[in-house]
Amino acid sequence: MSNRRLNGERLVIATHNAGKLREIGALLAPFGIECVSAGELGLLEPEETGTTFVENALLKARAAAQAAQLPALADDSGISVTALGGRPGVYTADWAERQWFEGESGRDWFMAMGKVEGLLCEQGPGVDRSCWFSCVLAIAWPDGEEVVYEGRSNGAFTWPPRGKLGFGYDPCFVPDGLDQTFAEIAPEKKHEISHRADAFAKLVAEQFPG
Ligand SMILES: O=c1nc[nH]c2c1ncn2[C@H]1C[C@H](O)[C@@H](COP(=O)(O)OP(=O)(O)OP(=O)(O)O)O1
Ligand SMILES: [Mg+2]
Repeated sequence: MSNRRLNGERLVIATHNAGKLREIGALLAPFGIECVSAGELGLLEPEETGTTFVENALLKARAAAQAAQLPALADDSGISVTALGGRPGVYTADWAERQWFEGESGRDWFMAMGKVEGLLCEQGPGVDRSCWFSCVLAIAWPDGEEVVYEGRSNGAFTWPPRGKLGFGYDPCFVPDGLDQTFAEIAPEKKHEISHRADAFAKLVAEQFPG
């Protein structure tokens, strides 16, 4: 890994997830970086064949940097549940199968959250509900240099889901120190405590010092 820094070039946000794109856009906004999304550039979604968040984040960033010939930022993230031995982890998105809603393809988050809850319930009423979100942000440059930043947010898996904000598993995640889920708190508040914000703070310290 290098100490390579972004230097005024346009940055590709290598995600096809609208919720992530919104959050990364908000986190980057204060730094005046000109961004373009993978969707706007018509980039294909690479297959996520890695077995770790780092491998998948790097694979997505590299694919976009090569295709666009610009530096690219990718995010690989997921929720890990202690009582499930860290599952779904890297496979968090896969647990939410793609479905068609009102003519649009999207992931079925409610079904995925229900699957986690079902497995927890099998372990009885006193089950440990602790869990954590992980986020790895990777930047790759077209010349092959790359950097990664890792973040984490600890909490508990709650049922039933609550709240309409955020995306993905947010309605079932109560961060440590709060009573509300990530889907019930304002985006600005999520950006103070989320796994993505934690990784982003490390990115900012190195990429935009001072
Ligand atoms: O803050 C979050 N709040 C709720 N759920 C979250 C969060 N962060 C990640 N997650 C869940 C949903 C996401 O789909 C999966 C990551 O899977 P992951 O492969 O990294 O993302 P993705 O396939 O949705 O988009 P893409 O790969 O194009 O960036 O973990
Ligand atoms: Mg993905």
